[in-house]
Amino acid sequence: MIDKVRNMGNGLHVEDRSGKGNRSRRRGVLQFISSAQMRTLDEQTIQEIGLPAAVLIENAGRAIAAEVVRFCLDQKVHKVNRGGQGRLQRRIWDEYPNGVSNPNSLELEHWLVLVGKGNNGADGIAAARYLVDSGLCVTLLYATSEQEMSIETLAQAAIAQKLGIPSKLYGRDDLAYGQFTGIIDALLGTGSRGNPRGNVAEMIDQANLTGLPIMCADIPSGVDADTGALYHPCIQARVTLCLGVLKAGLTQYPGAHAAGTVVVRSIGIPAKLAANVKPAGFVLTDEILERELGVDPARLRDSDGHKGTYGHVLVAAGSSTMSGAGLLASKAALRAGCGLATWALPEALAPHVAGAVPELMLAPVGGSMGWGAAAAHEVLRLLETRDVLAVGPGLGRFEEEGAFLRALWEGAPRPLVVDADALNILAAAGGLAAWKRRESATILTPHPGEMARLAGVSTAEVQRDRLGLARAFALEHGITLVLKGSRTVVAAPDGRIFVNTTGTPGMATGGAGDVLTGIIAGQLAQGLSAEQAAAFGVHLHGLAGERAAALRNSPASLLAGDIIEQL
Ligand SMILES: NC(=O)C1=CN([C@@H]2O[C@H](COP(=O)(O)OP(=O)(O)OC[C@H]3O[C@@H](n4cnc5c(N)ncnc54)[C@H](OP(=O)(O)O)[C@@H]3O)[C@@H](O)[C@H]2O)[C@H](O)CC1
Ligand SMILES: [K+]
Repeated sequence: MIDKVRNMGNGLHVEDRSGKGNRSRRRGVLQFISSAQMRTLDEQTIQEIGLPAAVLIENAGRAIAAEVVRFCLDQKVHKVNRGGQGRLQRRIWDEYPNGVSNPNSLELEHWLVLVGKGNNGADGIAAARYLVDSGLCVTLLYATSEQEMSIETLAQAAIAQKLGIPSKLYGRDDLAYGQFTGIIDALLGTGSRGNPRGNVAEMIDQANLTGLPIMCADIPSGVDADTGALYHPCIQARVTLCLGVLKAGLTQYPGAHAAGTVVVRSIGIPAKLAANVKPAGFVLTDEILERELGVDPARLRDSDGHKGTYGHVLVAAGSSTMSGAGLLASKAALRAGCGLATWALPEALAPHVAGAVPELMLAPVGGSMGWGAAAAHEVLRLLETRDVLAVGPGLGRFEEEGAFLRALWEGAPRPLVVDADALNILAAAGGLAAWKRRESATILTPHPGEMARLAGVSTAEVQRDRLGLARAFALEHGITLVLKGSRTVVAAPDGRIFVNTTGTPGMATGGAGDVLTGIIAGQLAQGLSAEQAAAFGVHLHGLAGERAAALRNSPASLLAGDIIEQL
């Protein structure tokens, strides 16, 4: 069963605890929902099914405590390879110089639970009980007095009091943070609104200042559960134990960064109920590619196929100062599996790149004028015998650029991938609202800056709600959108959203976007639909980037061309 999404570097990593998983693949069915959907699910479970809130809270508390114990054990011991014989031996960390006879002992752990007034706080108190029973020392720190607590939180506080679990009220009782080894953040959950206020804000600030490992109940207090945007202040966690279903905001930065490792655990919400909820989106895994998108991640080929079976990509790209962009996109299309690729390029450029990729056909266009309205008509003629058009990488800006792109947009009766300079031309020419809706599949692949220009907002606004903006844009304009950046979002025109989990920070390098354009076009040529090609394309692009980075001494030295070689 897949139950863990690990945040390593810039990647959202799905971890397979069955032990059968292949590390280079992402497996499992991972869907995410909004905080409103989660609240509805909680309410339905409680009111319609009759499973009491206290049961869900009990399950949540037990799950949080189990993760704290796992975390403590992972911290206390590490595995060393003894004598090169491949045997793993547990060794106690140096912080226990006098020796603790049982390396699994938790008696030196003292965790502080920050308790908010809502049901998130109730989860934290329930977790405290299980931790005490596991042998840890626990102190509860309440943000509010009992009068302000929710019914469930009040009930949990009463139980904890009867069990003699030490507690303090923030602001009234003294507290020395130095005595603690870790903190559970149970201040705010899905009921959180806006910047944390009052005691809650002070407790978040102080918790961060301690430098202690923080484990969050459900979401980090201060993260917007729907967008991943940060309020101020916001908990910076080591682990977030997400309850029931993954929350959308934990899939996107900066929320994902604040959350640390994200673990999703069941709290007893019946699967039958959960299945009725339309997910806000999916994390791209092999299973999601297969089940939701109908893509075969193994990329199997017909035994009687020939180059014509796998389609012909036409790339319109490049200029005298950016000749590599067209080469990268075209070569990536070939490596992505299309049968043939032709690069339409300015005539003056052709002699300089001839033979650079022997498998590639060159089609010089535009005569001495280079790109322009006349070149567009030549590209359209070439497209008559090709299956897909990718336009944009390295085009530069030029006279008649609007007329050039509009001719392709309106005249290309084939799937179209629009990237890079073509996106800026599109934005400068009034954006999609001013252009006819195309009948054939259309994929736009903007990075956040290009997206900002297309949507007429600032880059910061794009990044504040990548999921929401991508979905709204794709729905409104009837196109498939690939909003690039760490955790690339693929939004289909039917409102479905997919978040990519593959990739490495090393891929932040010139030309990586051109490679992605080629890969997506290559998938389209093989008959995939726009959303299939976009989702599978970003997934493959990231996997290839990870493999390429692993072959180098540092991910920082990754080149876009290396990604192509690992497809
Ligand atoms: N719903 C259930 O029965 C279950 C929920 N689970 C857990 O509970 C939370 C959601 O619980 P909820 O009580 O809805 O919300 P919170 O715990 O997040 O608390 C919200 C209260 O906090 C106040 N608030 C809201 N925003 C802020 C802020 N920015 N600063 C300070 N305080 C804030 C607000 O009160 P106000 O009076 O100030 O409006 C809210 O009342 C969920 O995440 C789970 O952890 C269980 O797991 C299962 C059952
Ligand atoms: K929390």
